[in-house]
Amino acid sequence: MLAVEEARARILAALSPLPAETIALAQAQGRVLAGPVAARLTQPPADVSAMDGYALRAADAAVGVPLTVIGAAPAGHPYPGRVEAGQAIRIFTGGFVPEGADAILLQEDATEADGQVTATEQPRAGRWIRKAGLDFSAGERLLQAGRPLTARDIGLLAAANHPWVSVTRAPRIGILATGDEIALPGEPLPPGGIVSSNAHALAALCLAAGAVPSVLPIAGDTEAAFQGMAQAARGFDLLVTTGGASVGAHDLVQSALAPEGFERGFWRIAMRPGKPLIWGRLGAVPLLGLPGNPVSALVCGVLFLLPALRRLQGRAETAPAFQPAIAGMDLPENDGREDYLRCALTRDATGRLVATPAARQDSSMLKTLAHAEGLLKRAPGAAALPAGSAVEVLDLIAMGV
Ligand SMILES: Nc1nc2c(c(=O)[nH]1)N[C@H]1C(S)=C(S)[C@@H](COP(=O)(O)OP(=O)(O)OC[C@H]3O[C@@H](n4cnc5c(N)ncnc54)[C@H](O)[C@@H]3O)O[C@H]1N2
Ligand code: MOO
Repeated sequence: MLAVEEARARILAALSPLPAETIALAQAQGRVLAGPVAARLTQPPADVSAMDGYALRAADAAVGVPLTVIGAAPAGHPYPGRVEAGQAIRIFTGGFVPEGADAILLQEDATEADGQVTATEQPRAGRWIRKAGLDFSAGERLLQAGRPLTARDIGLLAAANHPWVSVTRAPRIGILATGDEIALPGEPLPPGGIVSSNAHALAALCLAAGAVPSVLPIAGDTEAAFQGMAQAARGFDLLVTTGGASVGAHDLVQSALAPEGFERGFWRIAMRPGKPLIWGRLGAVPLLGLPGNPVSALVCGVLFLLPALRRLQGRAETAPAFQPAIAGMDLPENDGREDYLRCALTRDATGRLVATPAARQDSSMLKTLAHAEGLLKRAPGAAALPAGSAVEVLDLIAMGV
């Protein structure tokens, strides 16, 4: 069976970033920059005052000596003239420092009467002046390609005068749950049936990762049902199936899709939960076949689907970000499958992250997954570890999963 790392590398190698599209900056939160972005202007565009007060020449502003106020420079209304010796300009935060002035006298440090201002504190040259280009200069590269845009980035791009932004197209993901026994939530449940949690959970995972999921109608356990869905899947950037991945008589994903042009990349990985993972191609559409067990489907979603979505979006970082933690209890030795244990994450008195696995780890138990805060990774063949040993975890809360 294929190692987890190798499986992920093969998935990522088979995918490339989607083409770029131009969208309004206001809609760009979470979208991934398709190329680097440079400033379209210099910010601030000129020397500006950082405070409300008076712009003047530090050299001739002594405490107690009145200066003549010859005009005003509020933000957005530059004073057109020059400040000469013995003169001052009333200025406000963001106002352009007029020619000739080299200091700002804070209004708290001044008294004004009859058109004259007198300093009560000596102003210093350069004080309270933001130089032109303090933040950035026209042409300067502000953000790199592959960056998912945050509120901070959007503020920066707006300041740099970008109403539009070029981002990779959001991946369109088809989600196909399979099995005669399952029905979507709210639909009539067949006798012996179970409600499909996988499709909705995976759709939510896609949405949170910036993709556009479409939940397809459930494909029953017949080849015809599958093949109908295969036709419907042609326009997706990635088709994700759940169920029908294992070895049972009804595990149809691969057999039913073979006549539709399914080409297998790999099947089965050394992982728990998630052993029967399928990777391949349905014609031009990459296909990720997740196991039916709900925890297996979602854990594989975190470990394989999320990196795939990042690759499709051109994200620089694709691998899951593991963090160091310590085991909150003794851990038994592991078998040959890389194991992902649902765990609580807490902090000990010294601030270290402590991962304590749930007592039962059956891959049908979704409540344990929903209540967990992390996944504790155990390497294949790992020896038994006492509580307090170093381990690696994925922080599901931090990942927004
Ligand atoms: N003889 C063997 N049996 C199984 C093996 C094996 O190696 N040999 N592997 C086991 C492992 S590990 C897993 S994981 C499961 C995965 O099997 P499938 O992907 O074929 O999944 P199904 O058989 O279709 O369903 C398994 C289980 O999950 C439920 N299910 C299916 N779809 C959904 C859905 N959309 N939402 C919620 N739950 C779903 C389904 O009802 C079954 O209970 O196979 C083991 N068996
Ligand atoms: O991999 Mo299955 O996912 O062990 O339950």
